[in-house]
Amino acid sequence: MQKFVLDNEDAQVAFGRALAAAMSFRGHVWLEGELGAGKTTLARGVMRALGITGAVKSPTYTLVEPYEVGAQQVYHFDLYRLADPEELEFIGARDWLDSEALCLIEWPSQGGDRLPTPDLRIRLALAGEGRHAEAEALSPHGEQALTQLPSLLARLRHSSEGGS
Ligand SMILES: Nc1ncnc2c1ncn2[C@@H]1O[C@H](COP(=O)(O)OP(=O)(O)OP(=O)(O)O)[C@@H](O)[C@H]1O
Repeated sequence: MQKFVLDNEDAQVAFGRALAAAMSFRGHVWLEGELGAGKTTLARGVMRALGITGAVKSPTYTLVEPYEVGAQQVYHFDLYRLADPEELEFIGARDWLDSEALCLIEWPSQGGDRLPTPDLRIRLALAGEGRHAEAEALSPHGEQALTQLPSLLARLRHSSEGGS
């Protein structure tokens, strides 16, 4: 388990960028946290790492939004409005969940036992003006990503401050 302090929105986006790199754009990441905890802002950072510069909105009504740049794919799930875990099968989510893509899953508790164990579980919480993130690895791929995450994040922060 590792804890990260994310003081502002930029730090939240940087965390998402570092996460995408650490995961090498594959595997499953659960994003947990109450409304406004910063899940979608973190997801925006992942899409920035993918090269998407436009708006990134949580797919609250469509449940999943696919992103693809070159050979890299990200599926962004928001299961907040999933009425029944079985609905995942009806909407064809199994193919996306079983793919080689990076799957970011907001509100994974709504998926019940229809979701596989993730590689990383990230719990976000409000902390003063900023947010805290607790990341827990649940697979070897997740372990490896979690080892790399702090240095990738430090490098991003350093470069955004004008360092090389
Ligand atoms: N680390 C941070 N520090 C300060 N503000 C942040 C941080 N991360 C995100 N925010 C701000 O918090 C607000 C909510 O963020 P966001 O929409 O990402 O939350 P969410 O968890 O996806 O919420 P919901 O579940 O309602 O979709 C936004 O205004 C965003 O700019």
